[in-house]
Amino acid sequence: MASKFNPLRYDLPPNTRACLFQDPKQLSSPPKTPIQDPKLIINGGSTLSGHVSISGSKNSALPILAATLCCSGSSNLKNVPCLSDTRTMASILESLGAQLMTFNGEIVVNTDGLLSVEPDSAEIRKLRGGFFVLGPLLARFGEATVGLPGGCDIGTRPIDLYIHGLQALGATVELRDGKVQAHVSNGKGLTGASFGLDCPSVGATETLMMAACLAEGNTVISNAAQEPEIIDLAGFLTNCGAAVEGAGTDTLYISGRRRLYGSEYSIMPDRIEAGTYMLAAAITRSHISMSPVIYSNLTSLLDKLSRAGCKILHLSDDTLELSAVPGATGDNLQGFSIKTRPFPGFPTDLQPLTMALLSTCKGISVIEETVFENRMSHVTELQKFGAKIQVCGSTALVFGKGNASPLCGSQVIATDLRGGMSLVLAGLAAEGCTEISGISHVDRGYESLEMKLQGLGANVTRMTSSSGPSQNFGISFASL
Ligand SMILES: CC(=O)N[C@H]1[C@@H](OP(=O)(O)OP(=O)(O)OC[C@H]2O[C@@H](n3ccc(=O)[nH]c3=O)[C@H](O)[C@@H]2O)O[C@H](CO)[C@@H](O)[C@@H]1O
Ligand SMILES: C=C(OP(=O)(O)O)C(=O)O
Repeated sequence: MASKFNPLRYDLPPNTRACLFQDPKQLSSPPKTPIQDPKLIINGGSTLSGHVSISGSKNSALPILAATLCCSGSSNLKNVPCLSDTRTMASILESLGAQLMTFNGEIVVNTDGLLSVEPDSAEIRKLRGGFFVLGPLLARFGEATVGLPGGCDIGTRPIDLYIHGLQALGATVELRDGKVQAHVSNGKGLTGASFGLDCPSVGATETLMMAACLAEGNTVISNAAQEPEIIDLAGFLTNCGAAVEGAGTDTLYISGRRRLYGSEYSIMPDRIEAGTYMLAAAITRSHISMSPVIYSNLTSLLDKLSRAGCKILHLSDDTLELSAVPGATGDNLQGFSIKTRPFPGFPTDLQPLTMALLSTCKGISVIEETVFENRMSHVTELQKFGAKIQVCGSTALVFGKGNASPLCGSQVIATDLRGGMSLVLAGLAAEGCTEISGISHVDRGYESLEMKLQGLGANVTRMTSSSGPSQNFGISFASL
């Protein structure tokens, strides 16, 4: 299929906004050297200071990009983070025939001239969010064939709830040749229905909400996920003419519309990235500020960090300051226990990073992972820094070392996004040099990672095996 702009055909380093959103004309001369999976080199043990800007939310941007498939006309999305995941999502939309353009730093998506209802399976396998196109494609075009999704290897991550929900809306759904094939055979399209989810899956709620927006009649989804990203997606869909009520509660009421119309929308700030920088400040016993943040999306982490001894100040409506400097907090931070839960509980995506922090705090902490059954693979790597952690099933006991016995730099491997980022945090706190390979996992979810860390004073360098230290692509979204 002829493509106006496919960022994945170019080997630009992952951590540059330019790679997704640059003027297509400027992408006509791709670099010659293939980019190898990069490593991060961290000389740790020093404190951070200053201010960090929080990017748009990955987990909002992905379903909202998928939701543009529900809409006639163009959608103008602002604050989309430049990540390998959003680049992959752009490529998925392009593989269907969508037109993606940027204008003044915004991404404009038009899905009117779609040529296919089967996205590129190789791209779908790279992330979880690509699978979310299933609902919009089926609802708007009456059929869709979507390969099984990838994403972090943190559990079995089935898709049964997506399938049952689409069947409840009247679709025929089959799994054939590793692809989900769905169609509506009544000649009219999906039909609204009332059903409940066995567990409040974020992706299933999003997929079914999008599908129900174009179904005939009313849909009620009970036991829906309540994550802030659901509210953000509902905000975009409502702007496009959808009738969605109850987003952020456990029951969604959707009144189907014949058509939705593309609209302008700004993606909310990434709560997981904000939490990550809070934890980076805490593990290095530093004082930093950040914006924009939405406090109500961060309550469970803020409560724990306050109890640990961090001082947290709300500088303004969207600006937060965190101090874990020993003078301000007493000798050290106190460990605490967490149990991951769906929102508003403690987010599973912050579990690995919190584990890194707890390994430096006083006392014994208990971490219970209840959302995914296999989200502990970072433990063996954290142990290489000298962290004292024992795992039994989905529970980890962290024997905090306290400041007196710091972590030591190490050579480690990232095997998933947040687990990989927990190694970055450990590297920032550890005495000496840390080398983290597999950093492409981390690039899925952190925009301008080393630039943001360098801006806070961290000694972090990106290396590729072919070219040594990589170029610092400091191109900002606004400047494009
Ligand atoms: C792209 C994206 O938004 N990813 C997020 C999304 O993932 P994702 O949407 O995949 O996570 P889910 O909320 O679906 O998963 C939660 C639990 O539900 C189970 N389940 C899910 C679907 C299904 O059909 N059957 C089933 O049993 C899963 O195995 C898991 O145990 O929410 C997770 C939970 O907050 C986050 O960690 C991910 O960062
Ligand atoms: C698990 C995550 O992403 P995904 O669902 O795309 O694997 C994450 O963002 O931490």
